[in-house]
Amino acid sequence: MAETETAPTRAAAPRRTTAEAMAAKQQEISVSEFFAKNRHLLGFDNPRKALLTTVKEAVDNSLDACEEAGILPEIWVHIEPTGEGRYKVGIQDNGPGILKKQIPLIFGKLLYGSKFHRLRQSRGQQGIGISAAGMYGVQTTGKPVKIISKVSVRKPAHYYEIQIDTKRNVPRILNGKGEGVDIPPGEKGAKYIEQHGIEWEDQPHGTRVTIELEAKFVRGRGSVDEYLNQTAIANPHVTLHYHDPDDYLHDYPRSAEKLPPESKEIKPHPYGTESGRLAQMLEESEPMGVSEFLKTKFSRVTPAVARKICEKAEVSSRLAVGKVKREQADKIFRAIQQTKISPPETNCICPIGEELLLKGLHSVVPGEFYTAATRPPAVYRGNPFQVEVGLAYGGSAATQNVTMDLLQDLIEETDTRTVRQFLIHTFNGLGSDAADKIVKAASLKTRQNPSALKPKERQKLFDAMKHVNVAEGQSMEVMRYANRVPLQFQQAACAVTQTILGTNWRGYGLSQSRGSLPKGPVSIMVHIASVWVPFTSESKEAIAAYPEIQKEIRLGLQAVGRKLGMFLRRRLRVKQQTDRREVFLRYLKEVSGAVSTINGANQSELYDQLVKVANKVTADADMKLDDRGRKIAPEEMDLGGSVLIVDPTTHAASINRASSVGEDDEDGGGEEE
Ligand SMILES: Nc1ncnc2c1ncn2[C@@H]1O[C@H](COP(=O)(O)OP(=O)(O)OP(=O)(O)O)[C@@H](O)[C@H]1O
Repeated sequence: MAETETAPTRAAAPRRTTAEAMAAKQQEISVSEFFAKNRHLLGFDNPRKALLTTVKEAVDNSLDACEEAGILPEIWVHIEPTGEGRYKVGIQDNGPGILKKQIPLIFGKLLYGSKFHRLRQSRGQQGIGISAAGMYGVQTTGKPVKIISKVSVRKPAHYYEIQIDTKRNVPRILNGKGEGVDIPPGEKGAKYIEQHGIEWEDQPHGTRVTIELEAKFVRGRGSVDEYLNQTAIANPHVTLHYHDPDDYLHDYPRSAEKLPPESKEIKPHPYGTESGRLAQMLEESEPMGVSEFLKTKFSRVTPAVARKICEKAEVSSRLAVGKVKREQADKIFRAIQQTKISPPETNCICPIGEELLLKGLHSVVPGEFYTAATRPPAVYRGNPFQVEVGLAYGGSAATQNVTMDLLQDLIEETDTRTVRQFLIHTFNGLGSDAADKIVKAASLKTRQNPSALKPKERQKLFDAMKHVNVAEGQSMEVMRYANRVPLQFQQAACAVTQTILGTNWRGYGLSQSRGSLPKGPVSIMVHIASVWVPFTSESKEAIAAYPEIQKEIRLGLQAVGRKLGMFLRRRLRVKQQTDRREVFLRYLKEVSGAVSTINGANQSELYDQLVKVANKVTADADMKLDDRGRKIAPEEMDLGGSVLIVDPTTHAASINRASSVGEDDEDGGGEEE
């Protein structure tokens, strides 16, 4: 029955296409075309993120180039509106500059860079970033990418206007008859730069890239402001000048005069190599014997290790690499897994360090207790990496510290649509529950627009912010970093967030419901430094959950968690004993009176003695901690190193806002320390 039904249908089905017709449509896809269509993979999902990604790619490149050249980085970021939904972004550094012939390739060809083929801790690794930003700019505005770069004060600067040819993934140079322009050094060049309206901060060497793109400028979470702020925390050796679209100037002067130690390039470790990759390396290698190949192309392969691998794989150690057959390559691969090889060198990783972590956190995050832990280096898939965790706890909430004037300014500046959004985006660490509470206490409508608030309503909002205890509903604020670069998106997909969620914070004195972030006025910063950071996608927003990495994150979180727990327990004990003492003292007058009536003892002497006893049994109420968390006499109780305890009332609040340098200078604000 079934046969009679299906057979005629199959026969009758008309051929839709033929192999020949399909072949006519099959063609190579250029990498630029692919990413132009899939630009979300590179972080250009929407105009708001496109702006951030562009700034980020250029600033990360500048930092990498300066550090590699041993130059203390100074970076200028200028974002300027040029029309409805359009911005011009200019980023300049004082780095080593780029050679003339390299400029078009770097900015006009996807997958071209110096970092992909090496294992070395750096921010960039793929060779897509800046050319993709340029491509997005050209696609959305038609304006070419402009680059000016100078390698020395005596040599000419090179100026290029470039478009990427997406069909062929090659640069198209638009100025100087397709050759770019050389700008002579000295006066003559300065004049040329001025006459042609080329933007350039006068520096002996460096690079400036200008991209015009369709974008949206916002403040708060996931913004350029947040990225630069967090970059300043993790890179205290950098000076940043930020000229924002509202013409505010923000300066982040460097707080450390020393560059981080130079990160070393290492060779791949045999354990991190896959079988196919090994076969390819053998094929591409210059002529040599297998043993020599293993010793020179990999790290940690000593002559004895190479001999063992060859013996296990049953290949002669002198067999020429060109003659190794695929089965032999597989055998060598398996032999590697069975041979004991010491783990890769780990001194190629440069962590931020506990001291600078504490300094960075303290200068930006309000709180009363800070602690940091730098874990020893570890290895995943043959790649060395190192995890660092910083934690800030407590302090009065930013919402309670604002003045009415500041609140008025913040309301004027914001582009959020509701009061609730305004509160969440402006005040770091304020969760949605707390924002709801404030809106409710101020008797405002949930969807009320902040800029439409009448003076009376602003006053009500201000009063509510002062009085609502926001710490209750507040969730932990998580800051993630990879090779000193803040990661602002895809929080849920990241190994860092997953490990934080999987940690039992109740054991450290915080409340936490299953599967969610702990509650309380607490911020966590997790930094992963590696020669190759395993991101979950090309847009480099989340770290893949390798078990080795998760384990290190967990141990780091536990180290800071334990110290937080000790601090909170100690603080709780002080409070309990203070309450207990108050109760004792309240009744001692009556007790001493009653006793003296019974046995005729001197009441005041008795009272003094009872007070002494009460104070003794509640001695912990007098416990004072110094700024390292050590208990000051009578008895030492050490919280260990890497702890900072400050008086929260003197700490500036952390508010996301723009403030011009001029304004800060006037009222003596600006830098805290
Ligand atoms: N400001 C700069 N100064 C000097 N060299 C630079 C600068 N910007 C980029 N480069 C060079 O251009 C290369 C390509 O940069 P690009 O942003 O495309 O990729 P990347 O930084 O290598 O990797 P990723 O795609 O992960 O960001 C870099 O590897 C670097 O060698």
